[in-house]
Amino acid sequence: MSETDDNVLELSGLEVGYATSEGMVTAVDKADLAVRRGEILGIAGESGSGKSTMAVALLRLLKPPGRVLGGSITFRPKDKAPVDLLKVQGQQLRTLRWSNLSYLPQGSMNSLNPVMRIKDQFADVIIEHAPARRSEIDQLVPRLLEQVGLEPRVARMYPHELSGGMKQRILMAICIALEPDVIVADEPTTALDVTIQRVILQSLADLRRDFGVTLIVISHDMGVHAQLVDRVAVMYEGKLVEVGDVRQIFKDPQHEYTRSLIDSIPSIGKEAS
Ligand SMILES: Nc1ncnc2c1ncn2[C@@H]1O[C@H](COP(=O)(O)OP(=O)(O)OP(=O)(O)O)[C@@H](O)[C@H]1O
Repeated sequence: MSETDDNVLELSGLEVGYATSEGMVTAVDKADLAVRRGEILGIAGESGSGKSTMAVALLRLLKPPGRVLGGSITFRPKDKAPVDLLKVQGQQLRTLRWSNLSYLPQGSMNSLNPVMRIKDQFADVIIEHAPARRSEIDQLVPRLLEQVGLEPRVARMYPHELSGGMKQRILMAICIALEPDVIVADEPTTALDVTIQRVILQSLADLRRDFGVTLIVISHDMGVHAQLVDRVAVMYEGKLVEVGDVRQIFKDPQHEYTRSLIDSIPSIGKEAS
C-alpha cells in the first residue's frame, strides 16, 4: 500500500469563493490537505476563516452564491474506486454522500423531525439509503443508541422530550447507521454546556475507536481540538496556515495566529501540553 492510499481524502489547491455585489470573495484559498484514514482531524480557526465553506465544498453541498473555483478533492471510499469529489454527479454523488460521507451540520440538533418518534427517524434514513439493512432496524436502533450512550427507551421518544446533548448524540448515531468512511461534524459541541460537551466529545472518540471511521471535526474552540483530535489544521482568512499533530502544535505553534488561538483558552491549552 502506498502512502497516499492511507489518505481517505486529499484536497489539492481547493479554491472556493462567493459571488457578491463587490465581486468574488475568496473563502477558501488554495487549500492543500490530506486526511488520513481513521484519524480525527480538527479544523480550527475563528468565525469567518472558511472552515464551514471548506467542509460543504468537500461534501458537495455548497450552494450559490458559493462556487468552487479550482482544485481537486480525491476521495478513496473503502469499497469503491477513488474519485474526484468535484467531478462526480447524479446518482453516484447521492450514493457517495449518503453511504460514504456523513455530515453533522452546525445546529443539526434542530433538524430532527418534531412529530416523529426517534426510532422512525432512524428507520427513514436506513430504508431510504441502506435498504438492505431494513430487516435489522429493530436490533440496530438500540445498538446504535447504546453506542452513543443512550438507553433503548429513547427510541420511543419524540425530540421535544430530549435535551440538546441527547439530540446531538442521536444525530451521531443516525450518521453511523450507514457506516460511512468519513463523518464531518461542524461545531458539534457549540451551544452545549461544558459537561455535555465532554460527553459528546467522548462519544465521537468512541465512534472512531469502534468503527474506525474518519472524523473531521470543525470547531473555533481549541479546547475541543485539545481534547479530541489527533491532528489539527488551522485556517486563517481562507488559508490553511498550519497542519500537524495536535500536541506538537499546542507545544510549539509555528504560526502567530495559531498561538493567539491557543492563548485565548489558556486553561485548556495547558491541559493538552
Ligand atoms: N453566502 C455567502 N455569501 C457571501 N459570503 C459568504 C457566504 N457564506 C460565507 N461567506 C464568507 O465566506 C467566508 C468564510 O465563511 P465560513 O462560514 O466558511 O467561515 P467559518 O470559519 O466556518 O465561520 P463560522 O464558524 O462562523 O461559520 C467569510 O468571509 C464569510 O463572510
